[in-house]
Amino acid sequence: MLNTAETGETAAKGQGRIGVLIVNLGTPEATSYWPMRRYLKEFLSDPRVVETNRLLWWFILNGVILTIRPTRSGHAYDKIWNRERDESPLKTITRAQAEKVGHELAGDGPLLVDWGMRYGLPPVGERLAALKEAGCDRILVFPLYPQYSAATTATVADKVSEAMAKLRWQPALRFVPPYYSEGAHIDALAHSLTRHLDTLDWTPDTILASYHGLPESYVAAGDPYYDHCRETTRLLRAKLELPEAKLRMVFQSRFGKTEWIKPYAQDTVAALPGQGVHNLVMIMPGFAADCVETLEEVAIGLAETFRENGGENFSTVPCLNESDASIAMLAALIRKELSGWI
Ligand SMILES: C=CC1=C(C)c2cc3[nH]c(cc4nc(cc5[nH]c(cc1n2)c(C)c5CCC(=O)O)C(CCC(=O)O)=C4C)c(C)c3C=C
Ligand SMILES: [Fe+2]
Ligand SMILES: [Fe+2]
Repeated sequence: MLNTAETGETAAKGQGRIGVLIVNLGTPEATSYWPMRRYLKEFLSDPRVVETNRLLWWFILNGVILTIRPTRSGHAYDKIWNRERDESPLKTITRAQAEKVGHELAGDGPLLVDWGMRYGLPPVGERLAALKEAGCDRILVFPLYPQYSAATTATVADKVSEAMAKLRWQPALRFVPPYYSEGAHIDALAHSLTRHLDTLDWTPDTILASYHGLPESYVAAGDPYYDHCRETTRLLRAKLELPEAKLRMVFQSRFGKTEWIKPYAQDTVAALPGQGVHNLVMIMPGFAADCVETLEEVAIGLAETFRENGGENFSTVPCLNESDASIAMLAALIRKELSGWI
């Protein structure tokens, strides 16, 4: 509402609420060539994601990657697509997380919980403007990445800043820091792993904690991601009182031809049966929600790799998703970061 002398109304009317914006990576709108291409183009054009020379990358991306990858990735998404809602599981789960966290925090104050995607829909900028429009003059942005990486966490802040640049009246902003080592996070992971093991009629010889990979050069340049993953694994191991050999860290989803952080999940899973591991459980503590990388690459792809190489039993622990433990953890992290605001 505009501030006019005639009515005496102030622009501040209807403000005073607090917004929470949960942000995950993003996802294509459909699995066919063009929607896949649009999504991959936005994602892979981000200089934080691919830190190659811009001109060289433009030719590789537009000449090669966006010709081949949309169809290949589309097949992967097809295997895990949520046909009921006609959307990717990451979108379904992120929406459910925001809705449940909203219910959980309903009694805490004048809060509005919304969600957006860094790439694709719903766009972060649109949701941020919608929260402001709904009266939120303070907004807490929650990048849903437990471990920090410039390729993920930092890109959320970049996008938020871009959106803020378009607002005349900006809200005050806060960001939830990386939560990989938070007690509630480790407890939720340990709880979901233990509960999952209880559902199996076999015992794993080894458990692999698998994280999305990152080029080695990003870590060499100062990205704390590798250390955050290692610390998550160490804390989880300590919580479960497991020896190092029983809970090992690996990195999945390698993209491109450069060296990525190791050990590679693919190589480890292929080698394990030869080393006497015939019963394998995998947990993905770097993903707050199940997505193509956990459901297709690991639960389908690596299960095949394991069996082809002589493995017998293979199972993946679902990501924390919208489980009660996950919602309680997210709500607790939000309450902590809203201190002084509520
Ligand atoms: C959880 C942390 C993630 C990091 C770190 C990360 C780095 C990273 N990713 C790519 C390339 C791709 N990632 C893709 C999918 C994808 N990545 C993450 C998370 C991280 N990525 C998630 C949650 C997803 C799934 C999205 C979904 O819709 O389900 C894809 C698209 C799928 C595919 O074609 O394989 C690409 C491409 C790079 C290059 C990178 C680090 C520099
Ligand atoms: Fe990725
Ligand atoms: Fe992948």
